[in-house]
Amino acid sequence: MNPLLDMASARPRRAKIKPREEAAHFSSLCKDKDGFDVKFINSFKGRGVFSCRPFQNGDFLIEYRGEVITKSERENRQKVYHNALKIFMFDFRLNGQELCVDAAKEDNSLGRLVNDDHVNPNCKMKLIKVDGKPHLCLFALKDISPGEEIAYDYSDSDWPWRCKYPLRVRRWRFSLTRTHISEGRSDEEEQLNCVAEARIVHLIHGLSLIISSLPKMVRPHFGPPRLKPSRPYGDGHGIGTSEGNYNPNSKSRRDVQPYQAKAPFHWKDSRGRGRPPVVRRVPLMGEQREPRFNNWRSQNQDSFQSYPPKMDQHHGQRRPSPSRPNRSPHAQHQTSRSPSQGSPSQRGPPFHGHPSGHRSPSPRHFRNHPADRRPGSAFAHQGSFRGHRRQAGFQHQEQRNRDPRGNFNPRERPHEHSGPGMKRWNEPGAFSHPHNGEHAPSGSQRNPREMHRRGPCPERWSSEQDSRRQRGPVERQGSRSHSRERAQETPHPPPFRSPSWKGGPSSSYHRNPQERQVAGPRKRGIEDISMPSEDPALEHGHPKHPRRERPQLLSIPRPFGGRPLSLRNRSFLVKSRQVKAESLMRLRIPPSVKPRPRLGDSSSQENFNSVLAIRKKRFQSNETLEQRRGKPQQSPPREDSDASKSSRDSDTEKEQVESRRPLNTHRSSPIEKRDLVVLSHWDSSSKDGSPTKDRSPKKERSPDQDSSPNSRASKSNDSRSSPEDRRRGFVDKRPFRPFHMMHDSHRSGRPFRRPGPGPRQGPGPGPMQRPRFTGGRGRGGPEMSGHFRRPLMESLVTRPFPNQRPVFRKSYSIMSKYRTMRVMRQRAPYNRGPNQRW
Ligand SMILES: C[S@@+](CC[C@H](N)C(=O)[O-])C[C@H]1O[C@@H](n2cnc3c(N)ncnc32)[C@H](O)[C@@H]1O
Repeated sequence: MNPLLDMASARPRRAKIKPREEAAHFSSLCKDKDGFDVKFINSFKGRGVFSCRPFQNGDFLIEYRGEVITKSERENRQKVYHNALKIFMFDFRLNGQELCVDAAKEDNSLGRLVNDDHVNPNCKMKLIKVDGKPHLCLFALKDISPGEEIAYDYSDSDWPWRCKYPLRVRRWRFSLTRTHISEGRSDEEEQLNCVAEARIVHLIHGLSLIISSLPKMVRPHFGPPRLKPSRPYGDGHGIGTSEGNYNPNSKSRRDVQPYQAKAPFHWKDSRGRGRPPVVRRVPLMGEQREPRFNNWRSQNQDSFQSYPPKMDQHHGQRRPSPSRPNRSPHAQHQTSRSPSQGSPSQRGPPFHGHPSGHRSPSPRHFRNHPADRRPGSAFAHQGSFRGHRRQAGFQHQEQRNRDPRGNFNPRERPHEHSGPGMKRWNEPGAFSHPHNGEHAPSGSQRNPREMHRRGPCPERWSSEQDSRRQRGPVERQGSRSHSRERAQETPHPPPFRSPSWKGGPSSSYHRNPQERQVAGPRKRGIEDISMPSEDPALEHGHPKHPRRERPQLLSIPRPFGGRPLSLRNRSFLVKSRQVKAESLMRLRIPPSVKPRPRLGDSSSQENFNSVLAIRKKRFQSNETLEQRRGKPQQSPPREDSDASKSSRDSDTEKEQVESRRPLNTHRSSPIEKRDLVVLSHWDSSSKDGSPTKDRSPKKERSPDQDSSPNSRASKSNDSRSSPEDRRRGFVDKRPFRPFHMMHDSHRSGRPFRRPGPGPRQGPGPGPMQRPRFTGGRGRGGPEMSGHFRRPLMESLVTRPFPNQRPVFRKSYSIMSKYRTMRVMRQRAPYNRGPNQRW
């Protein structure tokens, strides 16, 4: 066999160097093997070593290089070391001697930066001897892919980052202690045991992870995700500072190598060794955020322990889970600063610059506290808590709307003041009580829920209630539909302003409270409706009521209702009546309606006087004619006696006075004699004054007979008048023949039928007679005879009282008509005096 071929063939099949020999080789050179890189993982874990090429199982990877010291020396250094440096002290046993590799010094070696992974490590620390000196080297437990983090198990110690595991899981964990290495156990055996046990631990860890995450899922928040940007290794705030494992001096040594920042940490990446996944919820707006979860900070973590050979059992052991519910904030705060956990300053700046580093009490912590004992009520910055905000008074309105930094909470913006000078409807002083001037319950005393129902406006509601309350019960009963009365009896209604087009008085009429009492108490009385007001201002309408709704009549009697007349129309009416009276006097026709003159009515009195004057003139002219014809002149004094005589002997009278009531009347009030107007009379005189043909022989016309019809009427007046007045009254009471009567008598030439028993001319009425006109037919009245002409009962018009109110008023609407009827029923009869009975 050709040796050259053997050498050539052997050259490409280059013999693999044993891992131990390679480790001894690099250990003797104090040099790290190629194929590794240092990356920054996160602030929690710090830096880490990652592979840049594949490695096989059993290969030598990295030496944990440092100063080998004895146990005594280690104890001495531990006394002076910071906790962040103590972790770099690696204890081992060699030949029964306890030694320690102190790697606290930052020498740019990779071995001191390899992190812990007790669940699924990919390498293992072994002790080799090189030139009789011990060296700690990492060997691959499995094939390592490029980019994979190099991690090994730090031994069975309760490291703070392992606290997430339950105690039983920790007991099952595989521990490949350095003591094992020092005792010279087989690496293969240890690896097998490690793998088997690591799988079990990993499975249990997964289950425990789920169980432990359940209460965290309902935890409000631990704060927002870490937003700290990845910083390069050499920025001075790397792992050493952020994680608090190193003091500045050691960090400065380690930060010589500019490692690239590592990818963001994910809990899966830690393979169960890192921080458990925390279900965080986004903090509510305005809610106080908590500092980041700092679960394994000890009170003295600013001097981090560096690889103690045996960590104190209280380090991380039974460290309470920060996510454990139902713990008081105080207790949680205490536990969050357990000795095994570092101070917040070591793990980076506290979140959002919380000044005290205290974790703000989560709302869930308040659930078991009474409202008055909740700790949140003592701090102003905790006002963002919703529950507390609800209990806060209005004096904290501004504080509630502000977040701890003093900014207004956008959610609270809509509930703030609408603008400068504007107040909220429920704020104190927003509304003043309309009646008594007192303020409604202030906003601080008022439950916001009451205002709205919300209705809302209790002030308005109370105002309405007041107005209703002050109305009397009578008014409530009888004036349901009388809006005008309701308006009048309302204690303080808004002033009525008559529209300009209605011409009503201004609202200043009621400015004086005394003037409001002019109408008196609104106790419904007859004077309120019938009596015209003496106030001329009221003549034009009540200021509170439109004219058409004014309940009172005008001075001009309107017996059957009707629209009140204005002053202008009244003057027209008076003039027209005067003209009419004059025309009637000219025609000897009495006015059909002679209104009763009212006291103080100058126009009516004047009209009446004018009529009397005309009548007197006519009478004098007739008297002159009588004298010319040679008739015996009738003196007025004789008239009275003749009148009384004629009243006793009605058959011989030429003129009759009908004092009966009209049959068709429906008025309930009696009719007095003075209310009757004599319209019927014997046709005693023709146009020329000659007696008629059909008059009876006994009924020769005499001057006495002219005045006899008015005898009854004159009696009433005679008793109250002086003789001179009687004399004038004779003239005044001279009847006038109606126009149609004159015409009728002139046409037919028959005498009037006198009322009373007498022979009937026929079964039916005459051709010119009205059928059945007697007024007393059904009641056994006097039977009409053709000899007498019937009186014109239609002309017998009663003069109504000036204040008389008819049953049916002319109304403008059905409602007003029925309202009037109801008022009439409810009212007592008016004008009832001692002489009136009905
Ligand atoms: C020997 S140092 C490792 C290098 C360290 N990561 C650094 O950046 O300096 C040990 C420290 O690393 C951190 N560490 C190591 N393994 C970890 C892990 N699995 N999870 C979290 N932190 C870990 C701990 O803070 C520990 O104190």
